Amino acid sequence: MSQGAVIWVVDDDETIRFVLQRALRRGGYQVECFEDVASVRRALEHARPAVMLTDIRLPDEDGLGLIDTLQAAGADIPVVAMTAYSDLDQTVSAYQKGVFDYLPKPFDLDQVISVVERAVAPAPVGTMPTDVSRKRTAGGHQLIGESAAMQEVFRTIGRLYRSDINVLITGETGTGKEVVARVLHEHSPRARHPFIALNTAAIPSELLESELFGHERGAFTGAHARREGRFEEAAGGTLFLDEIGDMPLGLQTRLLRVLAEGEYYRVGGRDLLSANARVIAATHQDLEAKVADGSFREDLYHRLNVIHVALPPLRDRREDIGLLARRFLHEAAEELGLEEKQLRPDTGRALARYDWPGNVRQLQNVCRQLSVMAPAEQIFPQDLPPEIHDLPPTGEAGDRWADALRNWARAELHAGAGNLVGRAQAEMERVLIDCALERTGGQRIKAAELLGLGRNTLTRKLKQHDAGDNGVQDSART
Ligand SMILES: Nc1ncnc2c1ncn2[C@@H]1O[C@H](COP(=O)(O)OP(=O)(O)OP(=O)(O)O)[C@@H](O)[C@H]1O
Repeated sequence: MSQGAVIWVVDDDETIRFVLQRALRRGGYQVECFEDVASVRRALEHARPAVMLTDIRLPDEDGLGLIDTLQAAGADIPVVAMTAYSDLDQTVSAYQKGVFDYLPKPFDLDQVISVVERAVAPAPVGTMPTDVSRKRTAGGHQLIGESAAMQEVFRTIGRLYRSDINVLITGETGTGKEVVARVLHEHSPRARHPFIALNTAAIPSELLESELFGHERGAFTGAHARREGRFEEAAGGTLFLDEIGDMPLGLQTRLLRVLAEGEYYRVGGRDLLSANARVIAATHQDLEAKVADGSFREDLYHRLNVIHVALPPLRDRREDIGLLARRFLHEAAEELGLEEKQLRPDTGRALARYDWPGNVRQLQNVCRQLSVMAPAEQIFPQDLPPEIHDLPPTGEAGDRWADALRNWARAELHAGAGNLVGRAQAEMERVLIDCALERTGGQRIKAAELLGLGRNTLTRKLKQHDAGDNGVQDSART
């Protein structure tokens, strides 16, 4: 029944309004656009949309304030919030304020349409608990990042804040799996209960069962007293099973049964205990491959993998490196009671070039070391550990880029192609412009600033590229 529904789009950026309006109209919706909160308030006096899409930062007020306005007017209208960059707290608080969904910019238009489709469809009975506690949890675990991947993680955490669902977190060592699990717990209805972590790989397999489920006195040699297992300790809270890929098959079967039945016995015990812990599991291994080779139970995999959070390695989200480094330098200074060290721009660039095999943990350790060891208030590249500092100099754009260009040029020349400079320049501009627009969520003025171009120049170049594209497609078709 979505066709023809009226969608209101509230954004102060004309490009975003234009793009959304066009996409939603193509999707069969009627669209009205607004630039600020005041004009939405006036319109609400005589009309109501089916769904409202609003930017959070608007010139006159916070877009999320519209949720209260709608509620005060007795209008139960789903609000989809959009914002360029946000931190975890902002994302979670948007969900807590009652947004229907949250779209970090830049979004792709298919994603927008699918969110609007869901918002327009009537909610299935029982999916939205009404007795939601809106209190913020006193968590304190920091999770930061401005990369698209981290924005997506914030969004998942925000969406799950009132849920009990099992989550599987994957990523290389040090990418933040445990901290994500803790933050999920802190932003869940179980936040006031314990978060218990168990590293499956760190415990000898013969002890794992009793570690998980506890044992009675005399259950095995050495069991001198009854002991609670981690499941019991985590009652009401969250049980974090780290390195789940290392769990022996026999124990996987037992865990699966406990999760399915919600009940279990301690080792050697007769009292039936209820397994009231939400399970969040993590692994750096490829569990699907382990399922395929028979070393991980497929049914357990599906039970744990209800929601999947994939944390990319730090080298695939280099835009987070500076932000994380500054945060870690700040924390180290506070912890150690030292003056906060500052990263010089060239040092920041050296950090961003390095591949960080130990991911965020390694960066955190390096920042701690620098806080103590760097001699001056500013951190110079030569203060960095040699493996980071001694990377071959690359210039700002990086060697890999130059290598790729070299290969391209050789291949073109080999194929007898001409106009290399013109074509390479056009391609380079297109890539740079695309990246800048992606970064600014489509906002041309900001993108022009980032590119070091005038606004009108950017508009002209966009037109040229569009014309170029069409030309290519047209000639391909004919
Ligand atoms: N996005 C982030 N923001 C802030 N701190 C982070 C972030 N990601 C990781 N950290 C910090 O980096 C360190 C390593 O993270 P964590 O222990 O969660 O990694 P992990 O993936 O569980 O590692 P392992 O696989 O080795 O257990 C922690 O001190 C954590 O607080």
